[in-house]
Amino acid sequence: MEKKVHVFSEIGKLKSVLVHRPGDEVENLTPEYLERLLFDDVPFKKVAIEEHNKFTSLIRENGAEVLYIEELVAETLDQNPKIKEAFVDQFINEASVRKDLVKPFKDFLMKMTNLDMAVKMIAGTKKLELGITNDADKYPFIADPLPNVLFQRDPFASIGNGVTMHHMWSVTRNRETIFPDLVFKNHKRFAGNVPYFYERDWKDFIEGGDILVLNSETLIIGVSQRTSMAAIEKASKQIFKEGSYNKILVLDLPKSRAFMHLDTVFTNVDYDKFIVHPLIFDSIDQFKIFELSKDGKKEIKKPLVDVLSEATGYKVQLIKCGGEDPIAAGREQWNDGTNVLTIAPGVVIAYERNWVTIDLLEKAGVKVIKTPSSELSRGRGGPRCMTMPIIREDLPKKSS
Ligand SMILES: NC(=O)NCCC[C@H](N)C(=O)O
Repeated sequence: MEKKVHVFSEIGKLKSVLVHRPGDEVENLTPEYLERLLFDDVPFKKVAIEEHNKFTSLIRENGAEVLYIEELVAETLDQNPKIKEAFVDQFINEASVRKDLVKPFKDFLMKMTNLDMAVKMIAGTKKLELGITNDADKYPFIADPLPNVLFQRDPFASIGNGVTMHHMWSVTRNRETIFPDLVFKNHKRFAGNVPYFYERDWKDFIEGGDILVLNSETLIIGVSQRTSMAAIEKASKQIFKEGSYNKILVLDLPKSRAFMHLDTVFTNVDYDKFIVHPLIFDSIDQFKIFELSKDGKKEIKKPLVDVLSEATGYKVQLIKCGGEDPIAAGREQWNDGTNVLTIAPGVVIAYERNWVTIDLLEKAGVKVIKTPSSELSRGRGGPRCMTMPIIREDLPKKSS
């Protein structure tokens, strides 16, 4: 299998995955900035790093390569020293750095090694770090931290052998896509070999947590707080033209923070098994399902389970996050109970705190590898959100 992008399912054995280990950005947070920076609490960095290291060691032990976005950015700039200055200018411009601080900030970044610079761009830079102590404007940052780089699922999505590079919903998160865009266009491992099905400067918003690669023919995409129908329709034209895909199932979700992306309520964990929030299970009438194909868009008026059975060729079982207890369902969904990372058919990594859902998954025959999450869960994202698969093994063709 080639070493570029190769993802033709949500469940095929994971061979390579992109992550970011939390760093100083999670200490560059105070309560007043949380809402704007889309983080729900201030994690304890030391423990967040320990938890993340445990998570990535579980992925490695199960046979996958773990790539770090900050290292790929540094390698890209090492390989292409001539593009460093333009990249720094673009970063500064997109960080809306105050005019009089552009020059000292650029000098500060350009002096660093490429790895230190990538790490710093994510961490955010305080005025204090450039020796500015008595500025009339009391805002403490020259460039804001990017704490959600932890969630590599969202800035782009691997689809088949290509990617959608996203225009993200929020101003703060939209800055993140500068990193994977640099890497896919310039890193030796990818450059020239990864078709784009969406570009970061297209205007409609779309995020990777809403995109699920069901198999080599069908994608499932959520219309959510973060992903618009217009963006899906635009991406679909490219995907149908250049990818192997002929169908996109669109789930029109309620638009709220608790259900910000499809993967906060719905994930595929085995050939015939999906974990879902009871909202999807019980309130089938509250959201619509559409099918996009080369022939256009049509609404499908069937229960989700039937739509999934048809698309997978299996009699699908929906496993409820939190089971029948609405309190457990609400609590565990908030802590990413449905947001598990499937690393092989019927094998997932889950936050160990979601014990009710884990028990139900195990009873359904799914192997659950548990990972600690006291601090990692404070940004409202789980194992799926923290990872973007780059390579998965293909699934065997289903003999019907
Ligand atoms: N796919 C996901 O659900 N990602 C989690 C993103 C959490 C992040 N704090 C955000 O609000 O964007």
